[in-house]
Amino acid sequence: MKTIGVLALQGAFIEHVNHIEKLGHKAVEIRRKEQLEGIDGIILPGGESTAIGKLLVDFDMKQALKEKIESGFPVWGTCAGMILLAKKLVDDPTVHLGCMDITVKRNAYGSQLDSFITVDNIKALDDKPSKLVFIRAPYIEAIGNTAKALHTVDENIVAARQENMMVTSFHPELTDETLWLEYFINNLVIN
Ligand SMILES: NC(=O)CC[C@H](N)C(=O)O
Repeated sequence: MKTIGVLALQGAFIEHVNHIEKLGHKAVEIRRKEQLEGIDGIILPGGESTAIGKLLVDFDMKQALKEKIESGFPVWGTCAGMILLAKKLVDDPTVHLGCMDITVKRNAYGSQLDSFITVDNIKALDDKPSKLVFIRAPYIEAIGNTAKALHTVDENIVAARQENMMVTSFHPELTDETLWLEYFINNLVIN
């Protein structure tokens, strides 16, 4: 059994907690930097990246979390979590944690396609079908040499991995599937 932290400052953290427990692991809601010591990996949830980024500073967690991730700590960022991890945002000088070699476009699907769901077979998940839920989602516009795409939708990268870090534009925690969480635990947390 692993202990997985979920950053719980804002956004869709409770859904991740429920999925972690459904798989028989222990989930911890993380609100203080001291809590980072007792966990095997962390999920940065969807929500509003500007708000979460500000709260990371206000709660004095930003530097500790950044250093931990840069020293190899397993992390999965969903949606806003992807924005937090990116080294660069499109047309935006903001950098939050800035750990992952990706350039991310926020609200990339514009207003008409603000939110949509698609079902795709995912190579990284042994070609299993997965329901991908996009909510005012970002995508990866450019990816560095050290990161690799795990999935694309209409040629846009919506999931990627770089060593101890993975990101998804969509929200698996809002479905009843745990495939992406299993991928995170089996490939990044247990290695
Ligand atoms: N569902 C989400 O996490 C949306 C992310 C949000 N649009 C942002 O820029 O922070």
